[in-house]
Amino acid sequence: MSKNILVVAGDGIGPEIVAEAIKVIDALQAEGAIDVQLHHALVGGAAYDEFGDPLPESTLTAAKAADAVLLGAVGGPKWEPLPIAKRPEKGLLGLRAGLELFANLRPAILYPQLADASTLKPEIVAGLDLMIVRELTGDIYFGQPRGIETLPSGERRGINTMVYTESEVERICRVAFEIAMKRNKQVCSVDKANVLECTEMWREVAIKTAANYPEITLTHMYVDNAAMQLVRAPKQFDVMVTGNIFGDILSDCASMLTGSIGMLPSASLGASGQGMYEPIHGSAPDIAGRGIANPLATILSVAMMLRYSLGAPDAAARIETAVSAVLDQGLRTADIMSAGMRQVGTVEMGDAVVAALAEAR
Ligand SMILES: NC(=O)C1=CN([C@@H]2O[C@H](COP(=O)(O)OP(=O)(O)OC[C@H]3O[C@@H](n4cnc5c(N)ncnc54)[C@H](O)[C@@H]3O)[C@@H](O)[C@H]2O)C=CC1
Ligand SMILES: CC(C)CC(=O)C(=O)O
Ligand SMILES: [Mg+2]
Repeated sequence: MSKNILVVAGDGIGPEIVAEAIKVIDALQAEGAIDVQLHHALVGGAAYDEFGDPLPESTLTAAKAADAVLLGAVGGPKWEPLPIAKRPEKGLLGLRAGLELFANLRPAILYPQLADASTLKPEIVAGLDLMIVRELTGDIYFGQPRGIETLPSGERRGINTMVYTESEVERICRVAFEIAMKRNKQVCSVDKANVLECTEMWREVAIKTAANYPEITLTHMYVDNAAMQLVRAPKQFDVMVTGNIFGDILSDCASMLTGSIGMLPSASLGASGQGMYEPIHGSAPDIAGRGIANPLATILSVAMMLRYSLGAPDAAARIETAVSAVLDQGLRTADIMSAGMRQVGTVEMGDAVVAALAEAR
């Protein structure tokens, strides 16, 4: 039966990279490898401009009805003067929360062809295959109280609150442990339990939950050390599990080990099989409209969508093989360019992946 994909391209480079991902979907559809119907909706700045709301009710309703959502990125300087409640990013957070997508999987895998593009020495990063499991619907991004208030003195005070319940921590730890069971059975829980009570509890719950997974080796690390260890010796990690803000920051950091933030896909999952799939990067206003953005993170997000939400693991593997093939051909967008390679733009990279798909059977 045909599956419904809601496409929300967003802002900045969002529409450019999503267009290339759609080409890949269309190519698989044309040869009968998948059976999907694409629908489109607005989110972020584009939705604000049209409806005065970064997450119109119609978009959330369409997202809830879809089997999967493919998202580009949201935000940009145009909307920065707006209060946070109306900003494009609020639309994205609303979509994640509205769909109850609490588990954000961010694999940081180094394609061997990109060893030169990594910020680390080849011997430190060769074979890197790390899974960051980031909690996505809690933490300081959602916690109350929040806001900016004026004190009696006239001085303003800004407030955000880190909040987790035990059940929120337990369910994300379970996701991490289940993933680790299919990998090397090592989970590092990242927190700041030396100074933040919220994460002191996180650590306690992680330990308690791990008792259900006797084969898992659970370790703990403070987030500042984790950031340092990621760029010192990233292969010590198999699965990292952490809260929303730490995972946001650590995954941007990890992306550079693979050559570029333009290489990292993500899957956001909830209790149902439905998911949202997006590159980990933002709308890259500095390069938007120039045709140079790397579409591979978005194309690899389609592979995650086929694997996790659409029950098409063979087609997913073909996309990953096709991406590897274009890298073998020496094609590079500007962000992953290195000596001796051929620089291509967004569209040429997408076309090359589509061409390589035919061979990747
Ligand atoms: N998931 C989302 O929709 C996200 C949205 N944002 C929003 O995006 C806007 C820009 O945020 P920034 O902090 O600049 O982060 P960003 O991730 O958009 O860009 C950071 C740097 O990485 C580069 N970059 C990002 N994606 C790339 C790609 N596919 N190919 C080549 N280079 C790429 C950009 O050119 C820029 O130099 C802001 O409005 C921010 O709130 C930021 C992160 C995630
Ligand atoms: C709106 C932001 C929290 C998006 C972001 O930076 C991310 O999810 O990585
Ligand atoms: Mg981020």
